[in-house]
Amino acid sequence: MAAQHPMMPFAEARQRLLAALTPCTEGESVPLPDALGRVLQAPVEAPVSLPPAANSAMDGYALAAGDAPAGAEYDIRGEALAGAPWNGALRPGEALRIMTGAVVPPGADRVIMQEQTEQSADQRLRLNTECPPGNNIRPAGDDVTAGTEVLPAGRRLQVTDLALLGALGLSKVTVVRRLRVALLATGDELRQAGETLAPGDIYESNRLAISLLLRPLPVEITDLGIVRDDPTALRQCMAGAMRTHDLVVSTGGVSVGAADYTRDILQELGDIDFWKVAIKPGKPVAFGRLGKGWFFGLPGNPVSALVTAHQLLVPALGKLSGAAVTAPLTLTVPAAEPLRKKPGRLDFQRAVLSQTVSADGRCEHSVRPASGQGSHMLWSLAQANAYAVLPAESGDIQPGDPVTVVPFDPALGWFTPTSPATAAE
Ligand SMILES: Nc1nc2c(c(=O)[nH]1)N[C@H]1C(S)=C(S)[C@@H](COP(=O)(O)OP(=O)(O)OC[C@H]3O[C@@H](n4cnc5c(N)ncnc54)[C@H](O)[C@@H]3O)O[C@H]1N2
Ligand code: MOO
Repeated sequence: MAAQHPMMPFAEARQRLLAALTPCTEGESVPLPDALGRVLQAPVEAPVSLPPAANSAMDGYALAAGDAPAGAEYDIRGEALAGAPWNGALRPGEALRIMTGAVVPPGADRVIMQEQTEQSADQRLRLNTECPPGNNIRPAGDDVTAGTEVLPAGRRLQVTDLALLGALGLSKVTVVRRLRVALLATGDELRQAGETLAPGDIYESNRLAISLLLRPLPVEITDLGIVRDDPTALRQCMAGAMRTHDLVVSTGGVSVGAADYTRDILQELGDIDFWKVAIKPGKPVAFGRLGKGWFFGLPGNPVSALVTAHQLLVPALGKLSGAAVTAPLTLTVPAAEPLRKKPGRLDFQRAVLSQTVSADGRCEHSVRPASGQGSHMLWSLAQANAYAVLPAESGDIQPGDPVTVVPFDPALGWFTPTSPATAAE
């Protein structure tokens, strides 16, 4: 019989794995449309200024005027459109018809929008209101000056970053290559959808869940399927996968049962750093070296597998890909109902975070537990929109007690259902 094995505190396990992993340094150049979610290998410097030249923010008139009070009149010299500049310079007392985005000519120091002007009988421009210097002019380099570092190495590229790089005229960017991740599930009871269940069988869901969780990350997943509870088959599968992958992820068989071989084989082929972590769900979770790469032995229970993947595997992939690993957005809100907890492990309880709007327009939040907390209960996970993170030493939480809440991360496909906001009467 296996003796009690000490559990490592969650913060220590996370810190140990982040310290152990070294970022991949191999880069590749990819077109911007393929770079979403990828990690920048080197900083990007702006090749041009944005905007490249001073231009108008409005359809109206560029003015050359030391002073432009209401009632002032100007001669209109010509017209400038975006993409069709006016080749000349304005002298005092002169104006140029100008469209939004058109280059402001030399001599002009302000633009008045056309709604604030009229034309006199002799076709001169008259101002209906005063126009201050600099009005409606977007100076060259207003947003970005050429040569500035706009994005640092390690940045995980988001839509807004790529919009910026597109505006800077870049068509490609150098990113860290995708990490090669092998994924397998172990268990004689596991069947694929479409197969008939014999007594004791269940449908396998961990590979689907984990591969979808990892899909937005810069990874390339090899699905190694379901491996039987047979040490020879498992050893062969792991030994093959470790040769060609940066990371091998398994689910199941990591506990102390008669058919739990994962840990022994990881021990034999690699070097286990930790195996038991003081979190709930997900206590049996193995991490360590496997050949030139790494492994995660996630627990078989579906909620434990997803929570440990979210809390340990996702940050590990961030570190391996060279991305800055940041702490999640955390709120402290009162409990609306009791949350049951035994002291000992850090709980990531499935919870529902609600928001109401009071009559005076203030947002108020509260949290309640989702229907069930068993590590086999996927439906309650599907009904949750946040984790209630309860410290290891904590016991039961009473209504009104402050609770640390981490909303699910939409970027990872953990969409936060919008909670019904109670509109003020
Ligand atoms: N004596 C002890 N027993 C258990 C302990 C313990 O400390 N001492 N820990 C429990 C905890 S906590 C967890 S979590 C589980 C994890 O066990 P394993 O990783 O060995 O997982 P399995 O035994 O293979 O499976 C657990 C459970 O999950 C189902 N399962 C497995 N894989 C899948 C899959 N791919 N898709 C869907 N469902 C899956 C499996 O049928 C079992 O019901 O150990 C406890 N036991
Ligand atoms: O660690 Mo397990 O997930 O509590 O059942």
